[in-house]
Amino acid sequence: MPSLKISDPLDDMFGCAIEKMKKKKEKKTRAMDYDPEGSEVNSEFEEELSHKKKSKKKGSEINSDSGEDLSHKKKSKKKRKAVEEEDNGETTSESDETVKKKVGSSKKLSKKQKVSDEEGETIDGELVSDGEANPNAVVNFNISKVLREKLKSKGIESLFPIQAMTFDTIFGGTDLVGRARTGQGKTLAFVLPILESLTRPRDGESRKTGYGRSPSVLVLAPTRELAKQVFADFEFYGGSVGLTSCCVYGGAPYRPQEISLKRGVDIVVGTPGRIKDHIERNNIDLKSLRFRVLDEADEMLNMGFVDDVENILGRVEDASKVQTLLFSATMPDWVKKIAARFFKPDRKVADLVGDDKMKASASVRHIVLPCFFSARAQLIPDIIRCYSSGGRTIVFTETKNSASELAGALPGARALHGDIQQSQREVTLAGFRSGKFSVLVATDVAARGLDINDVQLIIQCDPPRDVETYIHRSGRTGRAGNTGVAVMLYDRRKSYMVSQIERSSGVKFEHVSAPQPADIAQSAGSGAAETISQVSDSVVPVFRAKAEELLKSGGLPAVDIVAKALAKIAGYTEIKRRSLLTCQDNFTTVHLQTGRVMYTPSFAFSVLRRFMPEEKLSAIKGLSLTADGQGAVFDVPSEDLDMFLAGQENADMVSVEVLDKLPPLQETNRDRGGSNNGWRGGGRGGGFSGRSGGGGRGRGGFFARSGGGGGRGGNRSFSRRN
Ligand SMILES: Nc1ncnc2c1ncn2[C@@H]1O[C@H](COP(=O)(O)OP(=O)(O)OP(=O)(O)O)[C@@H](O)[C@H]1O
Repeated sequence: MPSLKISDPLDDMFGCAIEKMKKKKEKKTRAMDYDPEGSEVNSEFEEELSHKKKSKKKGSEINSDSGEDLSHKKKSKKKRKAVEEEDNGETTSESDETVKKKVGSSKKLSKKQKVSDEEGETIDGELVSDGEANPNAVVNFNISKVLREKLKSKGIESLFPIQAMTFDTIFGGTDLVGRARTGQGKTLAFVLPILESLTRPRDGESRKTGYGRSPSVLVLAPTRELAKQVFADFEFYGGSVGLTSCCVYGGAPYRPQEISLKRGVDIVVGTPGRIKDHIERNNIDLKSLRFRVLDEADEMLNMGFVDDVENILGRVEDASKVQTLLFSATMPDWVKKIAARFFKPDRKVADLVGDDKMKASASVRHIVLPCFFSARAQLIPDIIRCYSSGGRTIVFTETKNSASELAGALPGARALHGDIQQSQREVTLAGFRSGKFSVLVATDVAARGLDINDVQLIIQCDPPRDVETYIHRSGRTGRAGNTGVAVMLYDRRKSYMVSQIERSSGVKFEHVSAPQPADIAQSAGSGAAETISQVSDSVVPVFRAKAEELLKSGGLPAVDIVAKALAKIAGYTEIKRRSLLTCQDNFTTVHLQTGRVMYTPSFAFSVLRRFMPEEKLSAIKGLSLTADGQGAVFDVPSEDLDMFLAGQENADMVSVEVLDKLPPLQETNRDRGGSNNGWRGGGRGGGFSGRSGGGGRGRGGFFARSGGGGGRGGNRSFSRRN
């Protein structure tokens, strides 16, 4: 049996079996006992995780054959044996019986393996030596040859940990809550055992294949895009074993969905609102249901689907006949409540995140960058140049308006959000998947579950409303063992949100300043030089005379003229300076110090007033105190820079320096966020930017926000997306 780590029932979350789990841990029985309240994560499990982290660091695929070193394989094999032995010994509680069921299937498997060891026999014609070397190899699971072939065609020969952990439990008929970080294969974790179960009917039942049959599986997903993606997996793998699937979601006509449902399907995947409609219209009959799956359940509740989800779950007449599964990368507390209500008492929890500090994807580089709203459209193309490694980028905005406007401002980008017609949403996503364009600007419709090849970079235009959203958005990259980069932009007034996300997600943010146009131009220069080397010698005679003329008349050394030519080829006719603090072009970030502690921004302004005229102070942007309390940093228009530098000469004990790197800055907090607006010049009426005028800055267009406040209420506008 593969290295399975299954927890006690979810009840244990509420404390009743913690003692038992501790004993189990001492005995080194199962490799994981989940205690969401915070206490127990099996050490073997930690060991394995840390091994995986290490191998991931080395750039290897999670659990892939190539990624696992021999010693780990041996260790896992040993672990497997230990787990089997322990499992065989357990017979007491109800939950243990469930485990035995699971073990039963594995025992058969290990017998087969033994046969193959001794006699060199094969399972379904395949040598199982692979399976022996790698406990998570597909051949080690109760997966039919047809499905194994299908997996192989996608390059999958080994199950990911969440899949290996849960396969036998789901196949054995137990309800399960599964949690693993983004991109770790949760979809196949339920698709494979469900398909295997359906193709092997229960005792006394025959497999239904007739016209008009009612579905055996119902999968609920929060967004249309995710529903389609899950459906695609069921269709691809299920189709190969004669199972039909259908996908139903809002925004698409009812009739074709109705026709498919009436014709009879085995699996229905969809968004809650539309599924409920079909149930109410008698297009979906739940009498033959064997599985109900909640994918990204917490998001369904976030999006206001609580009533629909509960209504659908509550419609199953005999819940004892239905297996319920729930998968997500994040599990807020109330998911437990759902589980307590709708899952059977012997349910299991398989948690690959558990008490680990790091809840977000560990294969993603998490970066934060301070930036004024108004600078974002200029900055994002440079971030893409610097961090996308030539792959795809998803930019997340908070509102549909911002998504549309930013997509319009970024060359070659397209928007995806809930106000776009469903047919267009599908065309856009298909175009992005196929590489027709490489920048998608989206609201959170694209945050959950979407699995798109070669997304190298995620940009979040603002810190999201909650940590779960951060985890899911950033998890659109760094999937299936690949690496990626997630850059989150934030206004300095929201630096408290960055810290909150950092604390709750366990991410250690890398703080960077905006890429400087000069740096980007420099790398573009290499490309331009490369382009020149590719030009045929045949052009030289044609252009030589003009070149000689230029060298003679230009008044510049030859090397400078070539530099200008390279700049032009790279698309540059001038290089602007971009400030580090607000990321605005033609602003420069400076550091003010007086040799004394600087307690308030007002104090900084009063110092500046000693040597600068008032009208120059009103052009200052983003003044922030440094974390050491010894100074302030702010942006000045580059044209005023000399005046600031010269002015300091006349002011006693004052220094103003140009920065090329931001020092650590004091964090703003929610309460102070409001008073930041009064940071200017002693008075409380000025803007954060140093402008005069009332409190918050009015933002129009791309920068306008709907919903206000950033609270959940503010997000209701895009809550019902299906
Ligand atoms: N065993 C495997 N071997 C190799 N690739 C796999 C395996 N299982 C799944 N994958 C691939 O990994 C990618 C991520 O899988 P999936 O979308 O199911 O992740 P997820 O855990 O559901 O992520 P999210 O939390 O973001 O929804 C997919 O491209 C999938 O095909």
